[in-house]
Amino acid sequence: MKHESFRILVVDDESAYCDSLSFILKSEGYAVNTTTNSFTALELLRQNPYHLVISDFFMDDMDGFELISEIKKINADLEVIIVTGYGSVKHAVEAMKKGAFSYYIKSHDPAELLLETAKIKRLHSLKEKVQSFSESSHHLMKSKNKKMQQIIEIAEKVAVSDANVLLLGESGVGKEVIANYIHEKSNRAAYDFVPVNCRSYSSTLLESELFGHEKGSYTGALGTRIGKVESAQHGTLFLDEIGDATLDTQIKLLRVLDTKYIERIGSNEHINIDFRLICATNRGLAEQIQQGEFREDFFYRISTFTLEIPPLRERPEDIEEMIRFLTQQLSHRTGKIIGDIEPELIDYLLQYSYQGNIRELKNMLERLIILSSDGILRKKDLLSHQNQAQSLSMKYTLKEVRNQTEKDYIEQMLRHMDGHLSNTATRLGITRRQLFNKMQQLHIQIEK
Ligand SMILES: Nc1ncnc2c1ncn2[C@@H]1O[C@H](COP(=O)(O)OP(=O)(O)OP(=O)(O)O)[C@@H](O)[C@H]1O
Repeated sequence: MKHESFRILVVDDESAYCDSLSFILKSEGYAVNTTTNSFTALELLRQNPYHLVISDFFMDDMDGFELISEIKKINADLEVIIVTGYGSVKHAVEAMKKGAFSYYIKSHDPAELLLETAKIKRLHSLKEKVQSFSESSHHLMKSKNKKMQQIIEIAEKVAVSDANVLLLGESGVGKEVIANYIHEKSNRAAYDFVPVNCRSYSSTLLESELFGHEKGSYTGALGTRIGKVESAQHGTLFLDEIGDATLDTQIKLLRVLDTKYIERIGSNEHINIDFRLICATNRGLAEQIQQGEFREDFFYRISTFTLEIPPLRERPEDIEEMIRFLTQQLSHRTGKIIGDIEPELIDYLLQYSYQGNIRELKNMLERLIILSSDGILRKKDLLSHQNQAQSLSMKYTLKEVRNQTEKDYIEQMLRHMDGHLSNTATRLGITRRQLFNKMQQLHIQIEK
């Protein structure tokens, strides 16, 4: 079940052949649909996102050339593998000139087809990575601060090793960003970076999230599900808030690190895995070890290298560049051109004590960009937002003020947690259900 997000459409007018290809591909975990009709195939491709079409060359209703040309009209990026017999290889080669990725000879070992399919999947995820890299934001990975410079330098050195890394630091300092940076600089960069926030799940759910489960292995396990450890195959698993993993989960993770295999919950099958582990926490693990909440052997196993990221207020020499960098990044994302930042605002932001670190600075800038009507970021907008919040209390009943304050705070926390509901609920000290109820009652929507 390694490839379930990769969707394949098999087109062949022999339904028995469709079934056997579908069986082989599904057993590798691909999501597969089949059809014996080219027109239905095109309709399916128009309506659903597919990544690959595996099609017979000679269909009753359309030949391979025509089909490829129609497929490419629907989605030029959709790859096609032509299935053919020995006698028609010439046509298949011709089809490749017209845009097919490759061809597969029907009588050959299906392993060949699986190899081609895996190649296309790899290419597809590389394309996605390049796309998200250019869309998202590269992060600001330079610093004028000595301590931060050392951290970036060590991160780059550690990246090329396979050592486990533990990242420490307050919330919002950029631990996940650094974990991602280590992944991108490593030999595993072509594979996935898989983040899991251990705080967002109960212990049972966390284990199922990490190791996956078989259908029916516990109440609510409606289907087989692959876990995040398995999804990180050859890549990097990032366990955020590792201090929240229970002792039981720590033992299981330790065993996985030692044996290099996992068993999905409800299964005895060993699945070999190979991944790099990066953990992060903003809690004092030493204290947790003393209190018996964190296993010492697990701690040593995950912290071959430990990097402590300083809070933003301890690297004031970086704040101005970070402001300019984030402003550019956010204005690009919001489509709003920001030409200038008032010097008074810069002064204010340089002296501000960021309890929420880079995340808080980013949120303040985002608000200022939204409020700016002429492309200039101004200090008064920041202050008027704060004053506005204060003046509300002079006009309303106590209940209304309470509701408004709660609403503002929940909205702020949601922004702070990048819209992540479970994390927001945890930080607010309520359950997800209670958060949902509050959001409904106070008409709160998650900002996109
Ligand atoms: N070097 C950087 N350049 C640009 N943006 C950054 C940088 N570091 C962090 N950020 C931004 O700050 C926000 C918080 O970063 P991140 O999630 O990595 O912090 P964290 O330390 O993992 O927080 P938490 O402990 O709450 O999970 C994100 O929106 C991220 O994009």
